[in-house]
Amino acid sequence: MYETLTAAQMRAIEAEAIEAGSVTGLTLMERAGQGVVDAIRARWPDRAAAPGRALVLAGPGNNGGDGFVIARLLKTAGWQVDLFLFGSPEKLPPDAKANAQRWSELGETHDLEQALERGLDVARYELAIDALFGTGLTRPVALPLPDLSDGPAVVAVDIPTGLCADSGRRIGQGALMRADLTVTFHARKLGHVLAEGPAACGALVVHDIGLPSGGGETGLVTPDPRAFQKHQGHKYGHGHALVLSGPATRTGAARLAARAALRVGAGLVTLGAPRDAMAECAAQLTAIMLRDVEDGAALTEMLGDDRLNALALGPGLGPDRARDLAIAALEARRATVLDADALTAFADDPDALFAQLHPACVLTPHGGEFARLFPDLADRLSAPAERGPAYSKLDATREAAARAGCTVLYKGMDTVIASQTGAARIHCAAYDRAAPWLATAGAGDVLTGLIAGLLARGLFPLTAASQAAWLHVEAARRFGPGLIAEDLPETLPAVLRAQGA
Ligand SMILES: NC(=O)C1=CN([C@@H]2O[C@H](COP(=O)(O)OP(=O)(O)OC[C@H]3O[C@@H](n4cnc5c(N)ncnc54)[C@H](O)[C@@H]3O)[C@@H](O)[C@H]2O)[C@@H](O)CC1
Ligand SMILES: Nc1ncnc2c1ncn2[C@@H]1O[C@H](COP(=O)(O)OP(=O)(O)O)[C@@H](O)[C@H]1O
Ligand SMILES: [K+]
Repeated sequence: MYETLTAAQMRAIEAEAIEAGSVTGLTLMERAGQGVVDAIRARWPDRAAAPGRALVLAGPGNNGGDGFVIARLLKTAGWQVDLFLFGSPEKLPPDAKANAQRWSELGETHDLEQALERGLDVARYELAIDALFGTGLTRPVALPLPDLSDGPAVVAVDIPTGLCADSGRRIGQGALMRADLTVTFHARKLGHVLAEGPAACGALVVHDIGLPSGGGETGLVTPDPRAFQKHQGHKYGHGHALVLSGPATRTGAARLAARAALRVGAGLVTLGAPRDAMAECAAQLTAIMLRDVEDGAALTEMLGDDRLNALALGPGLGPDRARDLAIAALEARRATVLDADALTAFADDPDALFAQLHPACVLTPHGGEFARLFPDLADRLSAPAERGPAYSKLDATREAAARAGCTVLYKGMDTVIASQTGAARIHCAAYDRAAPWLATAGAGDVLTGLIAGLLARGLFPLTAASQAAWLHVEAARRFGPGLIAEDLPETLPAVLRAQGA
């Protein structure tokens, strides 16, 4: 698992290393600048082989200091470099000032605000370096920055200026520099993987500047093959998942979930459908078993069989039946995934749901469902972020999980999974994990089934939800363009095989 860091954690790691005497701030700045120049060369070898004109925008802090290093290294490599500083050279912090002095032996330092007033002609540059603000950004960027979208290749140093490093949200209505390439140092920051981060960063390179690892708290989900490898044993040794279906003509969502649960290795999967849907389901199912489950009372009776060890309900149920079934399911204290209508059914009284939830539950809301159950948290998340560090999707999911008393998986390109104890993971479907084809009807139902299947197999809720999120995106990526929800369970065998399951 890769760790992601907050800005404060990154500062603490740096300060500790400097205090311990293992490295100086100046050395770290040099390594950072060198890393950016190396990444530019790797990404655009043709431009690097025939250097043209580069624009360096440097800010008043250490991000600007990196900019002065980059300006020097680019100039030495043959680029014609124009450097514009926001703020005064005298006020730069010590390491940045030292690098400004080294740069002054090679080129001029122009005033950025004056240049913007006069009009900065960005069309003359092949390359632009955004070294205005990094992890120190706390306020909106009050600068009329030029639009670089049609001009030079834009490289953000550490994080695009204007983006909050702890939330991936734009600070206020200030400028946001969109980059083609972002080079960050030591580890990803939360802002690279949440909210607007991935879209603003372009491609992301993490450059090692020789700091010791550790100190992070929120991991990015990586596959753990031990979680899905199947050991010898009887089918009941791998659990029995029950997925509840909606009425006739609304059974597809539950069938998708059930198939995913079976494919991910649950020993048995049963679909519980109301009487009017039995014929429709029977015509569509083979390995998945079918039982008549009309209402909550019928479910309670069925759950007398304690071999049924994981439940999934919500997709396609309709709110009234979902509420009735959810109450019965939660009383049975099984591992339970609640999704879709089983969440919406409690929109008028979320506390009634929270009172019944227990630590073996997983809620899987998308943005709309999250806002119905946690309206105050959703409001905080959608209100403009005036200051950094801004309230993040990670903060909101953690609060939601604590309130619900169970694991919450808040869906999206930036899926956040948190448990009631505060443990959290992020699955970012961007960069080398991009899966835009997953935004397709029924994909969420498949995720519900994957989680239920892994719960049936005995995984803890946080692990089941995290690994399911990874498998879901991996299946989408492996299938590729044209993906529809039905393809996800069918692609799972290849994904599992590739993981040595
Ligand atoms: N932490 C580390 O280990 C390293 C940090 N380095 C660089 O240092 C950067 C962090 O440097 P700083 O902490 O100096 O922060 P920044 O350079 O991001 O910001 C400088 C200062 O500007 C002020 N400020 C914040 N928002 C503003 C706004 N909207 N308008 C005007 N002023 C504003 C703040 O006082 C802030 O400290 C990193 O992003 C990275 O680029 C690198 O040199 C390598 C090592
Ligand atoms: N752009 C995207 N990249 C990666 N995953 C996505 C993207 N958009 C949606 N998803 C994922 O697809 C699933 C959609 O679920 P949901 O919104 O419940 O839709 P449905 O109810 O139609 O199945 C979620 O797991 C979500 O995280
Ligand atoms: K920057």
